[in-house]
Amino acid sequence: MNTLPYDPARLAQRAAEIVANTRELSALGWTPATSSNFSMRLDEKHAAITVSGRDKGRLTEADIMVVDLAGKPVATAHRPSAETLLHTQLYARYPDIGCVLHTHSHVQTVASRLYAPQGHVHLEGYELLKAFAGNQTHEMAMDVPVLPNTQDMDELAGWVETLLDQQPMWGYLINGHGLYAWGKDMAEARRHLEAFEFLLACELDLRRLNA
Ligand SMILES: CSCCC(=O)C(=O)COP(=O)(O)O
Ligand SMILES: [Zn+2]
Repeated sequence: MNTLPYDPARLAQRAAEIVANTRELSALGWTPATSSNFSMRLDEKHAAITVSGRDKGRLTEADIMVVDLAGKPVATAHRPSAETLLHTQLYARYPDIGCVLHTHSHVQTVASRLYAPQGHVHLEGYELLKAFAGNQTHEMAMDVPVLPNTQDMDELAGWVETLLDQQPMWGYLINGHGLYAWGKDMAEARRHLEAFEFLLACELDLRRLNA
């Protein structure tokens, strides 16, 4: 009999999916030095998320734990990601979001520093903008917000809420830190993450070439 407040079979399935995808993202060099965190929704009240401080390139199913949508651990003594609130705020706000991915790639980090003064990275005219759910054409523009970094997750989550009140978005940068991206499931969140990475790299190259 299951006495847990979530379905353990679903946790096992989600943990396997997080581990497989995290290993691939880590192999790309996007999770240096234990950075980054990853989560998937389990149900309307719970999410599976990486345990804090683990080497994301060597993750196993034992490195995935359950939190409620306030970010509190559920039926475990593990400590969740230091940035858990940035994941759970999205699950709590949007019932259709099923996966949140956070990485610290070189491109994401450099772009976050370079564009922090203007507060966003402007992306326009790229065919790859169609990778974002709801976009049908390259003839559109998207401003990727760049938030200040802070260790105060309540404050950071508050800034994200303000942004979400203003515009639909699939991700944001944090200055000197990395990128958050999300989607309805792992496949969509990965597509968004990879599209952000590619488009930010293009913008950095254009800055270099035009310099
Ligand atoms: C050494 S990385 C600093 C923390 C961070 O930004 C991160 O993404 C990983 O933190 P976690 O607690 O999720 O391991
Ligand atoms: Zn981080």
